[in-house]
Amino acid sequence: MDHTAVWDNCLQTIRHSVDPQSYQTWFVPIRPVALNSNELTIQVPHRLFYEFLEEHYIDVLKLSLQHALGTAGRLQYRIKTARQENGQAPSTSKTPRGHQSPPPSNPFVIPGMTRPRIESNLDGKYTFDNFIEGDCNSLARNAAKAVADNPSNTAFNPLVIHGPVGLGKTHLLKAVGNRITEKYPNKSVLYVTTDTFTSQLVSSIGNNSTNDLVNWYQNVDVLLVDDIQQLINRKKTQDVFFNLFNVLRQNQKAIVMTCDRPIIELDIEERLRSRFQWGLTADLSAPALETRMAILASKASANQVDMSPQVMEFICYHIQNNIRQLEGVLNNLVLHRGVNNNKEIDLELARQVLKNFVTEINKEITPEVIQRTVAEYYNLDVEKLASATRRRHVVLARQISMFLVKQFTDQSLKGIGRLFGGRDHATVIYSIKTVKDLMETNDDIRKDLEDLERRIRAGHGEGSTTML
Ligand SMILES: Nc1ncnc2c1ncn2[C@@H]1O[C@H](COP(=O)(O)OP(=O)(O)OP(=O)(O)O)[C@@H](O)[C@H]1O
Repeated sequence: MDHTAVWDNCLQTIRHSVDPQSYQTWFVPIRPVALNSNELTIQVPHRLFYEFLEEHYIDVLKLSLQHALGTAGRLQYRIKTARQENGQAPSTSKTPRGHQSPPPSNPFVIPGMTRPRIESNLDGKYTFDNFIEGDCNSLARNAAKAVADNPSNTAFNPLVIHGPVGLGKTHLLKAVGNRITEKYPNKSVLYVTTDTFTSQLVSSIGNNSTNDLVNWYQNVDVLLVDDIQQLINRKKTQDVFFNLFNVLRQNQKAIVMTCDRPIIELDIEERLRSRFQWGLTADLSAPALETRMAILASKASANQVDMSPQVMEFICYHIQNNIRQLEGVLNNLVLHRGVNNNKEIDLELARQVLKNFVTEINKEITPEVIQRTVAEYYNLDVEKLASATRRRHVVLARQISMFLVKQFTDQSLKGIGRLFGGRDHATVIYSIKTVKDLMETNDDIRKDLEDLERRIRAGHGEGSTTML
């Protein structure tokens, strides 16, 4: 077997062990490059990529290698060099930075001219300190911090942070800028939205000063561009941005951008899209309940608002996908509290405010509520619970869900079987018994069940009680 066949073999194991999105993000970009007896060398796009694999997927990698090469199998990483990223011939030996030929000088900068002062458009509000880290954002946060700590020598250029609405893209982008202005006061940092850039371009075209605009932008050391999805259908903005991007990058100026979708789905000119992929693309996904609670707690404390953990859990249970909404709920609570003579923020008030944010507030504990809570707890798609898969952690989550549905609702055994992909009532009885046995013998499972029961009750707005 050669390196490609071995890696293909590994991928087969990996594909069955991780979810499709993680597979796409973390394993598809890897290239096998060599096989030396039992040692497989794989090439990863960045150092951070390698660190992330080591932190999150080391067990999966080990297992896949064992399947492919036996227990003596070993893995070596190689990190893709900038030359390879630029489509040039790969170099196997590492060239120290100082030995590389200097970047071409900027043809637009006139020697001896003083650099104009650039206002950053930042207000110091968004920082790394007030950005709460969780699994959902740790790659993006760490990459952003790495750029902020060393903007002139970053391996991630550009860094693109993408993700759905209200999950902290702008916060991180501005945190990069704020940290750089604090740490490197001589660097000129500019935060701009793509819309603003387009407006500036349109007016520069109107008064024949597009060159001046582009020249001015070239004085920036760190360019932070928000919402690059707004480049779509703006051909002229794409052209000008393409040139600016190339000059800045050639001159080792850091570029950080945000986007509401993965770059691969960004409908812009191919030459621009491929350049955006030269650096690191890091995504933000919806935070888990614990992270949402930590964010809410931090925002509440910044606003000097007191809230019991029970109220916080109730709010975070209902607001799942958008931190801006979580802030909206908090602001509304503060407002209501003021109107009601500083009344305590209790579940009733939270319920009243939440009605303006979500269409459905749990009034009763339904099987769907239980399935959703268990799926989120074990980080699974809820559909998996009713699927045919026999993967161990899914089977356990399914059995626990069945147990909890029996516990909290008046569903019959047959009804429960139907809710979980048409399983028969003997399977339901077996599942419930398995969970009962595990609760007696396995402390972790017992704790999981206590957590889950508390979450289900909190989502419903009840106080927490301990099971059994
Ligand atoms: N992990 C976090 N820790 C603390 N605050 C957060 C976190 N994630 C998001 N926020 C807060 O949520 C709010 C919305 O974040 P932000 O504006 O950065 O979202 P966005 O992803 O840029 O959204 P949009 O796509 O709408 O522009 C901000 O006030 C931000 O401070």
